[in-house]
Amino acid sequence: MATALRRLAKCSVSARLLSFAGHSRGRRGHFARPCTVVAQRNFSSASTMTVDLDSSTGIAVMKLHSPPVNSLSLDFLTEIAISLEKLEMNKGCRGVVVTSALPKIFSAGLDILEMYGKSPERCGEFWRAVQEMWLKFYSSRLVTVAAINGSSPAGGCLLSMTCDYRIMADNPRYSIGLNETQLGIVAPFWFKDTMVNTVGHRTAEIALQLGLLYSPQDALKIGMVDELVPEEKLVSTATEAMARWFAIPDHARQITKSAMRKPTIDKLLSARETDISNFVSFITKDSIQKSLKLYLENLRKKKA
Ligand SMILES: CCCCC/C=C\CCCC/C=C/C(=O)SCCNC(=O)CCNC(=O)[C@H](O)C(C)(C)COP(=O)(O)OP(=O)(O)OC[C@H]1O[C@@H](n2cnc3c(N)ncnc32)[C@H](O)[C@@H]1OP(=O)(O)O
Repeated sequence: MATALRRLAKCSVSARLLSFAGHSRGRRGHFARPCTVVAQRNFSSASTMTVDLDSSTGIAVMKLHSPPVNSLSLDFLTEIAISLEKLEMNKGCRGVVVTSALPKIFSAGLDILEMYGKSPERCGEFWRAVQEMWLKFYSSRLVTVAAINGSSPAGGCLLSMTCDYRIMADNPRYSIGLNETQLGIVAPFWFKDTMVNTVGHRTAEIALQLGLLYSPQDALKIGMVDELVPEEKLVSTATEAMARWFAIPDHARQITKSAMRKPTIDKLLSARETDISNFVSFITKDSIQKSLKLYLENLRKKKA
């Protein structure tokens, strides 16, 4: 089932950019049920997320639920991308709030186990799914709001930065940022571009080289997030924020979004296969595998 869904995700790439001008057309290995849109509300895919669409407001809430830390595995990424695509295809949906159903963690980023000790073929398949998730979110016709209710390192931060607006829980225990260099790996150019588009070149340069993780207050200062609220108000604030975006005619907002983001998207689309082979040759190097092994061991030690 997961393989079939991945194939479906691949097939839909060409339709993606059409969605810009309003011509929109919608983990782990135990993929229990197919993701079927039933009427206009409360459709869930597998147990790794729920997607609730309120047909009276046009707002869907996508809650990520892949314990223990919402790390983005190949199957989870595929599921997220397909769920977004289903919302894109649903004319009753105008916006999506992305949040976590897990306590204290929005997403731990890419699943490190997908990058450690895997075959080059599998690494390539994984990286294509990372690209696909980014492409779908970054080019979405929908208003996308990240309600960041926990820590959000690396790929988790990337997911939130693909959204139009970010609201984070004001809890100093949470952190957010692209910390790849701390793992001895490198954020690829389109992670870097997304960061630059969000916080500006100079701040991105410092943040990326040092692999900085920011507290919510600091993330607000540099513009990585747009608003901080008490955690219990996160989703309600996100749906309220959506109203400001809905007040703008969809076609005008969508074309503007496309104008802002298309150069960054096109850059990846035109280098997609090279980017996959760069990733595979980089991640399978002995030295990088050693760094990842050490990082995983430290994560586990921290717990013991
Ligand atoms: C030059 C050409 C370049 C081309 C491209 C090349 C390179 C590729 C770039 C790749 C870009 C990578 C992006 C990423 O997203 S890498 C992942 C980065 N993520 C992290 O560093 C987060 C690590 N995790 C944490 O900091 C913490 O776990 C936490 C999220 C803050 C949560 O803390 P806590 O609640 O205390 O939970 P635990 O630390 O105890 O974790 C629970 C179990 O989950 C496992 N875990 C955590 N994060 C991950 C992860 N990202 N992937 C897989 N597994 C993860 C952790 O090991 C624990 O497992 P255990 O129960 O078995 O011990």
